[in-house]
Amino acid sequence: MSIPNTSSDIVIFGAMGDLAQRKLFASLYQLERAGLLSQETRIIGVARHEEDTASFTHTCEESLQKYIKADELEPEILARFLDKVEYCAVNFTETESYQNLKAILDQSAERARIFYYATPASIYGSISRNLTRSGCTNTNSCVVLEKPIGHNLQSSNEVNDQVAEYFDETQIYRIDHYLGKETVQNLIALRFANPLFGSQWNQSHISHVEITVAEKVGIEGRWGYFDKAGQMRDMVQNHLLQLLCLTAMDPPDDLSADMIRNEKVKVLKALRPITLEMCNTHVVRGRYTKGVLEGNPVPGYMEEEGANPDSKTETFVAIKAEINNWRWAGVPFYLRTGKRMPEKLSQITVHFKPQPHFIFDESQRHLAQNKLVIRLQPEEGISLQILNKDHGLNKGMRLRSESLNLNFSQSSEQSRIPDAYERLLLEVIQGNQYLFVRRDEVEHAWNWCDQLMGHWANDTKPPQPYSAGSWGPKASDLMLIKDGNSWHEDQ
Ligand SMILES: NC(=O)C1=CN([C@@H]2O[C@H](COP(=O)(O)OP(=O)(O)OC[C@H]3O[C@@H](n4cnc5c(N)ncnc54)[C@H](OP(=O)(O)O)[C@@H]3O)[C@@H](O)[C@H]2O)C=CC1
Ligand SMILES: O=C1O[C@H](COP(=O)(O)O)[C@@H](O)[C@H](O)[C@H]1O
Repeated sequence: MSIPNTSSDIVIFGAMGDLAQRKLFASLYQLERAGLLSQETRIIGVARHEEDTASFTHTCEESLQKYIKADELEPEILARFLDKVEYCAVNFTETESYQNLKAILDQSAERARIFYYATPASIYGSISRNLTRSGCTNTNSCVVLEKPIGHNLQSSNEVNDQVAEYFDETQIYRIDHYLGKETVQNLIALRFANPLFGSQWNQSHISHVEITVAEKVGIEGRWGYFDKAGQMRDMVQNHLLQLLCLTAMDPPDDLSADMIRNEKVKVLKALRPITLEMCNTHVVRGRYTKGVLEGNPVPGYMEEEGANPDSKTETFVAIKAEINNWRWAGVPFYLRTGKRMPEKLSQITVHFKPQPHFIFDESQRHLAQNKLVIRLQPEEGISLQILNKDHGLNKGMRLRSESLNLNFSQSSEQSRIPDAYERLLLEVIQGNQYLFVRRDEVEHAWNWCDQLMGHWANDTKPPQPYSAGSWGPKASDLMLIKDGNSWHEDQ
């Protein structure tokens, strides 16, 4: 990939925060290392603490030492990268406080300006207003918004409206970091570059689809944030629905941002709303209790630091989603995500329908299905389960289920798979919006989730318990068993 010929000023609001220090500076360093930041690029960290560039740069260096692998931290590149970093103290909610930032930006008046809001969404509107009023924006400015935008459709609309007063949709990059994962982008290549899959990707050939995003981590000291969100807002509203869209969407006319986003919106609009009655059959809401993970005892959600005894927040969700369109009529999409599960695993499993007429030994009929497993993380890759003849003179025509495996880190010339934020920052610098979420996508996703969460709000029962270190409540398995299916790792 060539070095972008445009230089930008990348301004990071909330530069001392966790996201900035753990992900954003590390990703920008990797872009520098890959030769993808132009020489003139400046990275301006903005936070409210009075501090000078030297001590801020020192903080960034310490974070890089913590979050970048030692063999990737090359002294010459590090020095070149830190040379690009500056610091400016601003109180985000006061217009007058932006004058120093304006003075820095005015040193390169024509340059593209990227304003990255690594702050709570409640102040996105205020930052947008103050940037504009203080004259910090130019005609080549854009903003990057972190998730979650709002708590529901209404609050998300409020934030989006506030930002839209100052920036139009083509200037707004809404992050869903799952879209930056190489393996998630590979879904587009896999589906639309391979005629083999392109022709089979519909209800005539696919019986059901599973999307699992399992996390080993618990709340990690974030009880205050997480208890207001829950797994539905934290993971389903954004990451899982984006994965569903990329798996289910029709082929876009081309790879432009709007063509892809139009197709994703169609899927979101076609999602069957979850009614109150369907909550018993189509949804499982869980919360982890104490358990054992990798041999170590871990506390339950309600024993975590800061826990509120009245909490009804879920840490696990499984949903049988249905898409009301020609392509997917009658094909369940089982979504599942939870904290404190036995392993970190994100994968999509596509189950193909059996042959219409089975000519082999009846006892082997249960084997006779193809399954495509798309592993998003870890061990990124694809495996296709197929049936072979069991070799040997005494085996007759016995079938044997085997996998064709493609492991991305072994098959690619570059064994290092870039972090999602590296890809996303690069796309912002290059002005490509296809990996970012358009406003109507956010709205349709909230609309579907709000309806379901509305039923939960009126439910006095707590979520169903599951032991930390397990795959969620038993009800999640039963939901599939009733349909004659089971989660991939049970098979
Ligand atoms: N951390 C992560 O892994 C992820 C974070 N996000 C999102 O990214 C955003 C940032 O998250 P995170 O870094 O974890 O949060 P942090 O709380 O760690 O950082 C937020 C930063 O914003 C600053 N800030 C807040 N209000 C003001 C203000 N009025 N004036 C000046 N500075 C202000 C804080 O400054 P101070 O230190 O002075 O309070 C802090 O440095 C959030 O929207 C979050 O939802 C999304 C996905 C993952
Ligand atoms: O957005 C979020 O994602 C992480 C999981 O991301 P991953 O890239 O590690 O799979 C999740 O832990 C966090 O709660 C959520 O806010």
